Amino acid sequence: MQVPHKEHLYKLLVIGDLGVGKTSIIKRYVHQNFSSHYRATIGVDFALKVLHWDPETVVRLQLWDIAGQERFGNMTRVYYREAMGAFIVFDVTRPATFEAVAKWKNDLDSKLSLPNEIHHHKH
Ligand SMILES: Nc1nc2c(ncn2[C@@H]2O[C@H](COP(=O)(O)OP(=O)(O)OP(=O)(O)O)[C@@H](O)[C@H]2O)c(=O)[nH]1
Repeated sequence: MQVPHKEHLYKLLVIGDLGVGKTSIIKRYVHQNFSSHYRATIGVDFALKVLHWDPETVVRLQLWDIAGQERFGNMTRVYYREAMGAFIVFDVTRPATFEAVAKWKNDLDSKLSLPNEIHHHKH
């Protein structure tokens, strides 16, 4: 097998209201399992998904699972720094969590670092 020689690291945020299933989506994607037991995320959790994109390329997705209760916290600005993208999650059984998606998007737009700041970051 050829040794991968191209590596890409992307920081992705997973945000949305409290208890919508952010941690569960990440757990399913990264560890292929699901738990019905709810434990609120405190602050932020991290998960790494490694994708063998093609024989010579490895993509590492650094998933930042940000606690729903952090929405109005000042810490989110720090968490959002240098993110390449974000998933805004809502719960289809709770309309209010869907209505909150716009607020999360506004929060992102107001706090994301400028593209040229991302550009200068060395991995
Ligand atoms: N029925 C059902 N339950 C789900 C689903 N996704 C998550 N849950 C449950 O919903 C609860 C909350 O899920 P989490 O993944 O912890 O939600 P979260 O958005 O990470 O919560 P915070 O980090 O506290 O904001 C847990 O008890 C999960 O087991 C789903 O698709 N269907």
